[in-house]
This record gives sequence, structure tokens and C-alpha cells, in this order.
Amino acid sequence: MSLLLISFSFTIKSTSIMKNFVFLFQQKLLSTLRIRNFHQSNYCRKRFYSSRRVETSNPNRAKVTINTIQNLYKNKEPITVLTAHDYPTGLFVEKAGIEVCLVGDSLGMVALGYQNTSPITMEEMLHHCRAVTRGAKSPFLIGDMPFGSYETSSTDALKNAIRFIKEGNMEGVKLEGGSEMFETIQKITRVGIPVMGHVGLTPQRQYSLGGYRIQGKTADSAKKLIKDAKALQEAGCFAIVLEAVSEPIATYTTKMLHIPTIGIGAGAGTDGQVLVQQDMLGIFDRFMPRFCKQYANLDKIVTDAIKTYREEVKSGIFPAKEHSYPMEKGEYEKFLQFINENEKRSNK
Ligand SMILES: Nc1nc(=O)c2c([nH]1)NC[C@@H]1CN(c3ccc(C(=O)N[C@@H](CCC(=O)O)C(=O)O)cc3)CN21
Ligand SMILES: CC(C)C(=O)C(=O)O
Repeated sequence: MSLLLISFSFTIKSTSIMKNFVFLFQQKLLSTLRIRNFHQSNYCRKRFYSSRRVETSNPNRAKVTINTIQNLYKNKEPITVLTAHDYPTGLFVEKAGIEVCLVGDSLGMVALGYQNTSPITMEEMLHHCRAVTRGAKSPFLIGDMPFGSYETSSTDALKNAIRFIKEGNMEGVKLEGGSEMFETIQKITRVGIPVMGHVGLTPQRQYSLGGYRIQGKTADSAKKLIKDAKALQEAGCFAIVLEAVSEPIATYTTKMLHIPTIGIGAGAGTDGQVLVQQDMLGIFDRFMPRFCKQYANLDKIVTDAIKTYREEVKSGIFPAKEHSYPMEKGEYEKFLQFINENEKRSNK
């Protein structure tokens, strides 16, 4: 028995010695690999990537979750939302510290040039959602359900909402409409997909609204808006966009609800604000709603830069020496000699 115990403890010891040995070996291997990787990456950068690297992520930002949004709301801190439609615009949202990134269907107009938001498809939206998430890592990500993807039945809506999560890498969806969307919103939120409601000016219904018209200007229209907002809250929305709504009614709705309202053209009384990125940067040529503040005139900056490039190519200023690649020393002479000899041979 004791012999058995001794041999048993010896086996344990020897396996633990073996384990230690393997561990040390792994550590050594890892450190060598790390050094190799370090050399390799430096080597790659120097030898193969002559382009300059730029900052691609924001390590100082914590991930924004639905809890962060609820905390902002509780603490009465305004919630900032901005649209993005691809990698660079997603990266701008990331770097500027915006809390919620909305891949809005307005991208159909501002990025794809459609006349309105009606034609954009699920496939187009998902393609843009994926691109945005490569740039916007920290913000809470909301995908906008396109016209026709959620109205036909609550099952269709749920299927498409799930596609936004699985194929678009989104964390929630937004859909337009009021009390008539109750069942649909319930169905989506019950499987754990956060839904952002959207009332007031609902651009997907522009034909029945008679165009992009401000809502909640009359008592009757205000009554309907309030009823709709309440229904969205009851259905389980975590927030509601109030678009182009008269300021008093947007403020009233905000006070009435216990979920945050995100305004666009709804005045200063909402819990957060959302703008279309191209509008506030001055790169959308079609219209500029009164509610939008233009924080930059990128159209002019970009067009001027491209004009200068064109002029410099025409006049020979670009490319300069620093934009060109030299050959290795003495190699061009060698090359010329080869050409000369070849010519002599073919002339014979
Ligand atoms: N680039 C862009 N920005 C947006 O804000 C936006 C889109 N696209 N596409 C979808 C909807 C359409 N939106 C719009 C478009 C125009 C007006 C507009 O011109 N409104 C008039 C007031 C009209 C009235 O008095 O009823 C204005 O002068 O602001 C408003 C909202 C908002 N959304
Ligand atoms: C304007 C915002 C709220 C939107 O719905 C969009 O960008 O499509």
C-alpha cells in the first residue's frame, strides 16, 4: 500500500515536474515568438508598407451598452446620436465620443444618391452596417429597418431584425411608426433585440404625410403623437426618435415618458439629439432642413482639395520627388547597359 502511495505521489510529482517543464518551454517559445513577431511587424512596416499608419481605434473609450444609455437618461445627461454609413464615417463617430451610432436609412439618400429612403433594401442596409462596425467599435449600434422589411407581418419584422444582429453586427434596430407597430415591437423586444421607436416625421411614409412635413403643429396631430409614443413605450422600446416635431409637443412627450426621447428637429427639450452626419458636415447637396446645424463645410474643403490636385497634375507640381520611388544604387545603369547590349545584338 505504502509502496503504491509512494509511486503514486512520484507520478504526481513527475507529472507536475513535466507540467512545469512544458510551461517553461511554452513561455520561452512564446517570448521568442513575440520577439520574432515584433521584428517581423517592424520589418513589414519598413520594407513593405511605406504608407503611414494612422490611429484606427480609440483605446480610451468604454463600450456603450443599453445600460450606459439608461444611466445617461437617469443622470439627465444628453444622449448624443449620429448616423454613419461606412468605415470612415463610423470611425468619426467612434473618435468623437458619440454614444449611439445609427446606421440610418437616410444613407440611401446621402451615400447612395436615391431620391428618398423608399428604395433601399435589407441587403444594402446590412452591407453598410457591417462596414460601419469596422470603424465604430464603442458606440451602441442601431440599424434602421428599411421600408418594406417590417410592415408585412410581425414575423417578417422579427426575421429581418434578427438579420440586423446576425449579418449586420448591430446591437439594436429602429423602425418607424406608432401604435400600429405595437405587436411587431413586442415580438422583437421579447427575443432580446432592443428597439428604438420613431414617430413624428416618418420619412418612409412621406407619401401619406404629403412630403417631409413638420408634425405636432396642431392639437389633433399632437394627440396622435402622444398616443403613439406611449404605445411604443408600452411595447418595449428602449428609446424613441422624435423627428421634426414642434418643440412644445416634443418636450411634453419627453416629460410624459419614462424612456429617453432622441430629437431631430424637435427642439432642446428631448433627452438626446440625432443628426445625419453628412448634413452636419456639409456634404449633402440636396437640401438642408432648418433643424440641422452645419458644423463644417466639407463640401468646399473636399472640392477645393480635389481641384488643387487636378491643377497640380496638369502643371507638373504633383507628383514631386518625395512621392516617387528611387531604384537601388547602380541598378539603373546596369539596366541601361543591358538594353544597349540587346539593341546592338538585334542590329547585327
Ligand atoms: N440628409 C438627410 N437629412 C435628414 O435629416 C433626413 C434625410 N436626409 N432623409 C430622410 C429624412 C427627411 N428629412 C427632412 C427633409 C427635409 C425637411 C425640410 O426641408 N423641412 C422644411 C420644413 C417643412 C415644413 O414646414 O413642414 C424645413 O424648412 O426645414 C425636413 C426633414 C429628415 N431626414
Ligand atoms: C434622421 C434619423 C433619425 C434617421 O432615421 C436616418 O438617418 O435615417
